[in-house]
Amino acid sequence: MDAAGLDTEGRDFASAREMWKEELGSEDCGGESNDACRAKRRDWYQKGIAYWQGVEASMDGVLGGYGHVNDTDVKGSEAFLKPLLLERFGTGSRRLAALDCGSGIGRVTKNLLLRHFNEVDLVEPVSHFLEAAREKLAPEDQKFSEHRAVNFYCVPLQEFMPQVGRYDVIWVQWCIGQLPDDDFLSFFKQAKVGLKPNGFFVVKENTARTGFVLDKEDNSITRSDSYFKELFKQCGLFLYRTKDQKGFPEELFPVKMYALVTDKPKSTNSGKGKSRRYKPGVIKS
Ligand SMILES: C[S@@+](CC[C@H](N)C(=O)[O-])C[C@H]1O[C@@H](n2cnc3c(N)ncnc32)[C@H](O)[C@@H]1O
Repeated sequence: MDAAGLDTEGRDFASAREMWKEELGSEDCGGESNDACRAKRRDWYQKGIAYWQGVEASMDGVLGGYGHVNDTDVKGSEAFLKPLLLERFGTGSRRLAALDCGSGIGRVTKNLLLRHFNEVDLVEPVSHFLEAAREKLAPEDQKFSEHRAVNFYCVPLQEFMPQVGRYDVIWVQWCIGQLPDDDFLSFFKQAKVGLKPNGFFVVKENTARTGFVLDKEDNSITRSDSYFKELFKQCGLFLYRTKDQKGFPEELFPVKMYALVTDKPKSTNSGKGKSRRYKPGVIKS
């Protein structure tokens, strides 16, 4: 987090601390102690939401014109998720529940989560995305289906409080970059209470080669692998497994998947990735 970074308008920052200070106010704003800091944080989130409100509720919309990567993305996620489900929950008849964070139009829920979980809840702050998800995923005739989307929460992650002990997996894909570091930490600390015993998080996100890249268009930050790992540590989360997504177009940011648990694993296979060439990403967050 001490590494230097840049924004999409070509500005360099000596550290993330310097960038956050500028975006969110002075360091003694901790705990939002004054109106100026509160206003800056409100502006940060409003710009992000305004960006997504102007985006069409479609696969191409939520994937920044890269709707065609959906199949590769889902295959990569499935190959990561399936062995984890077996290891953590066995082959028993446990009914599984997942939470899809920053779900957009429900792409991940529809193509991945509903195949493995009996119940999936979605949390997404942009109402026209969530309505599109609801229309597609919760038709009347699915009410008694064995695999169904149940709750649709129209709330941003920084304000979301999960039901205690409801989820086996909390899936966070291409959305956590909307949250500044302090809200990132609060979100995961709170969301932990939503996990069942043996439950885990999956974070699937773009990664910067070093430091960070601040996107000035939608107010999101792409963090490096070491930046993510430092934040996970501060959240009290342990890295259980990590894997690089393969097969995406070269011009996109490298994408990594992280499985995170709340108790120290006995042995970890952190699957150290190769260092990757930095390319500016197109899929936001
Ligand atoms: C790149 S899209 C990804 C959508 C979905 N996760 C997927 O992979 O298809 C980013 C999503 O993050 C949502 N988002 C923006 N700000 C957010 C916030 N503060 N909390 C949660 N989600 C947010 C956007 O509305 C959008 O649906």
